[in-house]
Amino acid sequence: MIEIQDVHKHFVARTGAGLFKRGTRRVVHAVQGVSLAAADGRITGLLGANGAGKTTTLRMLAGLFAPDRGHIAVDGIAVTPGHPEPAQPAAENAGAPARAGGTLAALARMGILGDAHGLYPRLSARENIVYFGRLQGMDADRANARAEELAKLLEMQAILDRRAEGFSQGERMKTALARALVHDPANIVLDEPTNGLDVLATRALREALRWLRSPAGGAKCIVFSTHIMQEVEQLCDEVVVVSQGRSVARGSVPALLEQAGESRFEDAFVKLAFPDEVAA
Ligand SMILES: Nc1ncnc2c1ncn2[C@@H]1O[C@H](COP(=O)(O)OP(=O)(O)OP(=O)(O)O)[C@@H](O)[C@H]1O
Repeated sequence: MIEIQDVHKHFVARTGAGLFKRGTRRVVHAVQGVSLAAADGRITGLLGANGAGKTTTLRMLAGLFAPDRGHIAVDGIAVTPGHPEPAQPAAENAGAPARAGGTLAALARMGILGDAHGLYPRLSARENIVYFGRLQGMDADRANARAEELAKLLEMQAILDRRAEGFSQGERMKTALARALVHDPANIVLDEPTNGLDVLATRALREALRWLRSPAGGAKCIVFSTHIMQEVEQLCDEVVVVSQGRSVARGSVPALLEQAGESRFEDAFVKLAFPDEVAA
């Protein structure tokens, strides 16, 4: 179970400088009130346009930095250490880790697939997965057995013993996902997981997520971000629409269609996310 309550995050970005001018600082309100409650055995989608604040929200969930305010908990364990960061220049924004106290316990309950897959190129897919399992405290045999299990689930047996160097986008995603799932976490968080995947790889990923949601697959709590309507329609039990840093609507796809009074999900999304533009 993942709960995000009214989180906010700003960054201080520098504007470009000319030859003889210094750049100035500009505050970017990346997230200004996002809330979400994702239950076990359900797939929850964070749906928003480019720059809506999805990745920033998921990075706070992953404990990479603390929200200015708001609260995040995983299975009841707080991810946020509780104190807001002071305003900082952009270069320092990314470097303020929030990993303290309960945060580590909360992180151990999640499998996180971020936007950068960061595999070790000289290690095989299996070694990448097992290494991560060892970091999570698994013994070598268990981590290896789990790598085999996940290779079957994600249809990656053919690449399991190949070095990650030279992997295609889809192969990298599968390896990174297997690595994130090695310790069998109850909660799975994916940032735009189908980015750059072809139709077959996308379908295989969808199937894997449906299985992980099912009782046989462990009734995982799955949260993923996307801007693709079709993905949300096909996968999500619950959708949170994010627009300009705020969560502006939530519910199942049929509930959101009804709320917007539309029959096409794309129209419903535009109406809910950008009401001013629709009215204009
Ligand atoms: N480190 C940072 N410094 C300055 N601004 C940032 C930083 N990270 C994110 N932003 C800004 O915050 C806003 C939200 O970005 P974010 O990456 O969370 O959006 P997103 O919904 O994931 O978008 P996309 O779908 O395009 O990836 C954007 O305007 C972005 O430029």
